[in-house]
Amino acid sequence: MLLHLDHVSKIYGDLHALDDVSLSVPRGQWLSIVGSSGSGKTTLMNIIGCLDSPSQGEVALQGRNVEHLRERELADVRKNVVGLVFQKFYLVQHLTAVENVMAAQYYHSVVDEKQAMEALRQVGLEDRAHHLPSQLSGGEQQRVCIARALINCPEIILADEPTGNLDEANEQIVLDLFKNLHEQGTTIIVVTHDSTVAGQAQREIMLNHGKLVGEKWNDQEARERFEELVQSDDSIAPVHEAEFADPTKSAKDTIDSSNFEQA
Ligand SMILES: Nc1ncnc2c1ncn2[C@@H]1O[C@H](COP(=O)(O)OP(=O)(O)OP(=O)(O)O)[C@@H](O)[C@H]1O
Repeated sequence: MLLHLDHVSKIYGDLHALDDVSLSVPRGQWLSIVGSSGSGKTTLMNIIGCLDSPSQGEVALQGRNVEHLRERELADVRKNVVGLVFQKFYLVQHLTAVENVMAAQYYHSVVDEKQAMEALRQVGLEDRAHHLPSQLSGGEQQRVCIARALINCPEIILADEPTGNLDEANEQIVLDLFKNLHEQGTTIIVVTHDSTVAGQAQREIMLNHGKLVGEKWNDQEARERFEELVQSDDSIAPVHEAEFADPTKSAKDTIDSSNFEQA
């Protein structure tokens, strides 16, 4: 398993932002996380990306318990294992596209313009490399962010509402990029309120009040492979047996327990 969460909770005072979540994600899986506003999606993303730590439970990445990593090893995981993509692009406005990608490299202590240009080529933006963010469309800015996330060839792309600010055409471009990355073996974890985006994943999980309340597989072969893994290793969190029928486009406002059916 690339990622394993074992009974993870994140507690703020009386509030369980995450409540006893167990989840295993094999290398190369494309997973969507859906749920209403405040259900704990970003909290879960931050814990998976080692930007936050759980109050209870354990997180293992690449088989290593994150809690036992030293600060330097943890920084290394953040740098090399995970690439982050956000709804708000967080581009530096006075730097060009290629400089924004290189700024991410600087954080990784390597600055190589050729590599940055290659990442921009991968997202189809080499001809916009010397434009400022203000000279790029929203879709192009998000593609710069994906190039920035790709710069260290991460094992996991973690994306929080990556298409939230995009029109349908640009949403499709971003989804096609994720599809290519997935075909190359990258693990993709996407938080989204959009059923079209969620439905591209092999597997969707739903959070409600911090609990994992539903699971849906769009790729039955992937589900079978996963279930074989579960049978061979009882430490793997099995498929959650509550399936949800229809995560709606406006799930933010409408998802509640009535969206669920027992499988
Ligand atoms: N630092 C914090 N201190 C206290 N409560 C917090 C903190 N961070 C998050 N929460 C609470 O935890 C719950 C889950 O928040 P989270 O941001 O994970 O939800 P979300 O599903 O990502 O929501 P949205 O879809 O609106 O972005 C919310 O009730 C939120 O108010």
